[in-house]
Amino acid sequence: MPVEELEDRVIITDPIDPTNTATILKYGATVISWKNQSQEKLWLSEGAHLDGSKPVRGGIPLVFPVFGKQSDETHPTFKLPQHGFVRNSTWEFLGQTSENPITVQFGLGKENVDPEAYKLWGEGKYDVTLILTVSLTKDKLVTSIDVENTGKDAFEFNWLFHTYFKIPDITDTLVNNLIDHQVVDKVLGEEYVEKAPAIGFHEEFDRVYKDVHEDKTLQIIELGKVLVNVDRENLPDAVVWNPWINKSAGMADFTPKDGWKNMLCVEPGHVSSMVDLKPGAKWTGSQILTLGGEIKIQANIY
Ligand SMILES: O=P(O)(O)OC[C@H]1O[C@H](O)[C@H](O)[C@@H](O)[C@@H]1O
Repeated sequence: MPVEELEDRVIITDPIDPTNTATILKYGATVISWKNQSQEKLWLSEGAHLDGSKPVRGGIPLVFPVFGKQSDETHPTFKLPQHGFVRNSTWEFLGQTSENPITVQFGLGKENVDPEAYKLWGEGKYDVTLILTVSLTKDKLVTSIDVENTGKDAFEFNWLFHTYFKIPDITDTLVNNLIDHQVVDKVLGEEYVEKAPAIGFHEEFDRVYKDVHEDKTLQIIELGKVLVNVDRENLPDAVVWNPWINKSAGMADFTPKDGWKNMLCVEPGHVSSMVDLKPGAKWTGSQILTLGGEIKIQANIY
């Protein structure tokens, strides 16, 4: 069956090769598994809550309308808890929209969100409709988000696909093509220009790369082999995160405790600035994940 709907999740299967599957939890419309030839490509904590009691630790949580927790509570979006309210709301399964590539959609409106949480966003005056489209082919997983302002007031928002990749060993892993981009380093509390042609990992890592041109493919490379290519449409920023030892120890839902060795978040988003959406307007952003292929080196020519 190419699309199987269970009570809490939807499983999609590539009609050409049934060893390629993706599982989307209705809670948060979180993709919790992407298997290619039966091999899992996303990292999911063993301690992740999948029962709707907490945002999922792993997979692809969705971040909207605010990234992080802002201290300036004067902005209508900044009273919200860390990463907003869509990762902890239950989305509606809208059904299948294509057979090949197998594609499904999930929707979220004000009525699906806890009213108390919604009130923290501009006193609850905004109306928004979000549609998540998930599409799977042989070596690709594409997630696209449509944000439509269905209310009378303009609003501003951040969007982020908070993607957790499963990797064999973080110390053997590089991410390339971020050279010469402005970066906010949240660990050092500094902003500078990235000078490494490929970044490596040997301690806690939490950086927001800004305005990375869409033509840049971010490749996760392990021992000279491309694991995955991360491409983006309309998502100018990229967050790269690994909590390392101490931060993982402090997260109750992060298990096993040495799980940081086998995960890396590369997160396409619109987070260093906000999208301003007028009433009736629509905005779309996509994350395109493609497995394997050649190493591609791209300098900052823009
Ligand atoms: O623990 P969470 O709310 O899921 O956030 C997990 C992480 O998300 C992003 O990657 C941020 O850059 C990190 O600073 C944050 O720790």
